[in-house]
Amino acid sequence: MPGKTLYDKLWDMHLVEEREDGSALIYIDRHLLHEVTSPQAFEGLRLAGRQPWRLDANLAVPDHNVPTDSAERAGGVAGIIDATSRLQVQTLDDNCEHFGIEEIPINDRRQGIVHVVGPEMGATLPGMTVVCGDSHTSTHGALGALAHGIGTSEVEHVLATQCLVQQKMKNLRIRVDGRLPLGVTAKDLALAIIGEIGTAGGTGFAIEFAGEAVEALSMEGRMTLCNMSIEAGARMGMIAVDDVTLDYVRGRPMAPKGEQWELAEAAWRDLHSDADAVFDREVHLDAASVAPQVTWGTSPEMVAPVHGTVPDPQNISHSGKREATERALSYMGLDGGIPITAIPADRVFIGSCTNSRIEDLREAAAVVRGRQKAASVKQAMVVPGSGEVKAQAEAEGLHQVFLDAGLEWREPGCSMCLAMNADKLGKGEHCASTSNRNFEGRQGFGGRTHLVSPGMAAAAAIAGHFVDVRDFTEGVTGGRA
Ligand SMILES: CC(C)[C@H](C(=O)O)[C@@H](O)C(=O)O
Ligand code: SF4
Repeated sequence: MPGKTLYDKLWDMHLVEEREDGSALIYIDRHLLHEVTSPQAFEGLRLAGRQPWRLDANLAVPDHNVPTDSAERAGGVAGIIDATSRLQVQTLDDNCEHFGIEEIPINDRRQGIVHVVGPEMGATLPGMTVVCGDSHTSTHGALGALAHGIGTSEVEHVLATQCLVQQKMKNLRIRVDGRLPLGVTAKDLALAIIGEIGTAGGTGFAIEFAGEAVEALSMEGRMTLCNMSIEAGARMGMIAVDDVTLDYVRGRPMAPKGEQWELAEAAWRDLHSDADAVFDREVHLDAASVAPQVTWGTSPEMVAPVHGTVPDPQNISHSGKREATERALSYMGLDGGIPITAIPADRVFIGSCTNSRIEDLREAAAVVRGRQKAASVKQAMVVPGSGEVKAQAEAEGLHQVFLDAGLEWREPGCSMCLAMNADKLGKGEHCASTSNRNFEGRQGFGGRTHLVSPGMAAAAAIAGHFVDVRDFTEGVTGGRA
């Protein structure tokens, strides 16, 4: 018998029953909820007269529909101007109260994006199965957890039974050798990987990210990387537990303490793939060859290094690919062949569950410190991922650095990552965004999203167009390595 992969170990630890048709029942340790995908699940429970099976496995937080403007936010749920958003957030409050589920409500200082809050609170721990009705649940795999998004009917199923019917995935290891160059971050790595394997490259696989460059990432960087597994087609991405993981988890509010910590740590140390584990597919990347990335199209795989050019459809021989490129460029309002640095940034968004943690904000602040937002940039907003991140950033004076440079400092939430709240792009506007999806209309009807790292977004805010963050040498503190 060959050794086990990390995914195999996590799977086996949670396997309740294997069925003849190849599906399996797995036990879920942690269920995170937000206001968008839970209402029908709660309604289903009500109609069936069921109660959640294990209350303390659940933790809820509103994030997608919360306003990030401090004046609007001050009014709490009742103060949310948009009626649909108000109803969604109110419904989560009501459901949590009715069923007795712990919720971090809108004006709790710990409120934030569910994928930032979970790990930060220690609600996500190594070795857990973690699910949430949200595709970016893959983020939590950074802690050595088996974490993936589920649909609303599965949310109801987990609430009712604490189990889930699943099909086991194949194993894909993405190994990144060497170290990322200075100024190149986990976000660039994630985009470069997607550029390499494509948005369907991970379909059917559980990804394990490994190699020297991944080990060198901080926990924040690892979360950024795992966050974007779903954009590579995989429902989950994970990273082995090491000292970085344990140092991050130790002392978190919901993490085990004392003797329980010692026992947990001993068990968690085994959460890595065995040396003789066999992967169904392996991909290797050389970290030194990764440059800061910018997406030019309407899919995360439509990406180029900042010193590259937008592809010219005339040079693409494959007809399907040429048409997709033409369509994307037409939506994006870009001519084929132009340098990436010629693309303007009308707005800048630094936030989302991909890049709104303290390290991301430090990275952006280092670039804008002592500089001014370009006059041509209509708006540049910095949206911390949670109240804890916000408080930490303010304790470090980062908010003042942003404000002095002409950027906005907002309340936590999903914000302009997707157009489900007041923060939206206007038609035709180009946005330097640290989020994870650049689909048509994602940030607002007709909006044009360019995915970048926090440092790159900050640099675009200063320059008014895309530019290599490494040109801002004094500001750049280096990659996550
Ligand atoms: C609203 C939610 C279901 C959705 C997701 O699953 O990812 C959102 O978070 C997103 O990023 O598109
Ligand atoms: S920040 Fe964006 S990607 Fe993350 S959960 Fe919210 S909407 Fe989805």
